[in-house]
Amino acid sequence: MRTALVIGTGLIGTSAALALAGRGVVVHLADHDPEQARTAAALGAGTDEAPEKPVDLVIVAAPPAHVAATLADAMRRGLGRGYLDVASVKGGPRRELEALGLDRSVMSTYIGSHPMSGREKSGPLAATGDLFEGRPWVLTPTRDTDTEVLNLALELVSHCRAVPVVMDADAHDRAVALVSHMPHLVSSMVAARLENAEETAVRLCGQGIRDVTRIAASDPRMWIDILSANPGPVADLLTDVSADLDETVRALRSLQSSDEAKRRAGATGIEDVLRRGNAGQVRVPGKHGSAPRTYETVAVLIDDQPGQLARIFADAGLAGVNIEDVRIEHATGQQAGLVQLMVEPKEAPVLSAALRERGWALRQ
Ligand SMILES: NC(=O)c1ccc[n+]([C@@H]2O[C@H](COP(=O)([O-])OP(=O)(O)OC[C@H]3O[C@@H](n4cnc5c(N)ncnc54)[C@H](O)[C@@H]3O)[C@@H](O)[C@H]2O)c1
Ligand SMILES: O=C(O)C(=O)C[C@]1(C(=O)O)C=C[C@@H](O)C=C1
Repeated sequence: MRTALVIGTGLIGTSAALALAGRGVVVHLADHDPEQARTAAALGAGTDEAPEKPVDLVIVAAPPAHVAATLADAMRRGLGRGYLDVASVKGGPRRELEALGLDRSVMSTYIGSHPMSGREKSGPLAATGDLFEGRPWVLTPTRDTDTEVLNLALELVSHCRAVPVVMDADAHDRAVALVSHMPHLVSSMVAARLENAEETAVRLCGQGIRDVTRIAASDPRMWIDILSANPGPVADLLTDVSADLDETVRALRSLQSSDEAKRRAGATGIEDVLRRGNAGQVRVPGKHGSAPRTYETVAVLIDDQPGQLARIFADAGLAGVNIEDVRIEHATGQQAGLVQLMVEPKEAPVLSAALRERGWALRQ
């Protein structure tokens, strides 16, 4: 791929553009808000000048409700050899596009896709060129999809260092209802409990609630679009969650009883939901879609100052240790944070010794 046009230069469009530009692709940037395209260009994601001739791949990264119309407009104007969108839902946008009456030959130049990576923040300033690294990127070709267009999509995924996964559009929508849409709503519901909570309680927030509520900070307008295009599968899953909630409330009420037998039954009910949670959690894939791995954690106390993380990573690099994952906890009211570096178990003592030697404060 030599040239691309990204339409919709928010978080996802600009992140893809940064990755492509970093691989030498000439990227043109467009947005219905020209300021967003200018910002993306200033970040090094490409040029906000329109292409003079058709590009190899047009990437539509607008909100789901605008995807079909934006694609159809680009196709009618002949802006590219291939067309791809990145919307979080796949069945609805494809059916909307089909209903717009484009020729079959033009439709064969379109492929629906969805990178399974994002953030709770929107806009080009939240974008990073490595957003998709190691993450699944779903492609939904049909029998009619042009092979050349499928190859362009695979090239995009490869430039973004993501992992291609081919799926049927409706199967994709059922799957993301389970792993993204239902969890998003549950996160919002947990976070909503905090809205009117006492400040004395809220200031105790630790890592657990941060993990569970991070995505509740996302833009509601985008999520209304996403959920409007996938309501049935999400409602079915929430019905199951609701049954678990009813059972759990019943079990907790039994735990309040003065009757020993009832309390035992309550504890069994709670244990059941916790154990089923364990069984589901271990199925969450690790980095690069591989089976989850057990890493060892090296915890380092850092000052909340610019450049600290970069220094730790550089020191780990000098020690020849690969950091597999990283988490940062900020202590409330303190100018310090705890960085947890996840490494292969055999690397943990090597990293600990190297960091200690370079003056870092390690914690258990
Ligand atoms: N946010 C995520 O975590 C995530 C992850 C994967 C896929 N997606 C999908 O990627 C797409 C973009 O999401 P985002 O998070 O980058 O949103 P965003 O709000 O950061 O960016 C969307 C951009 O599209 C522009 N836009 C809106 N309507 C447009 C139109 N008609 N024509 C051209 N540009 C238009 C907006 O001005 C904005 O700059 C959505 O379809 C979303 O479902 C999002
Ligand atoms: O990690 C996040 O912040 C996300 O919102 C990512 C996430 C997800 O649920 O995994 C959200 C929606 C997208 O369609 C794809 C990815």
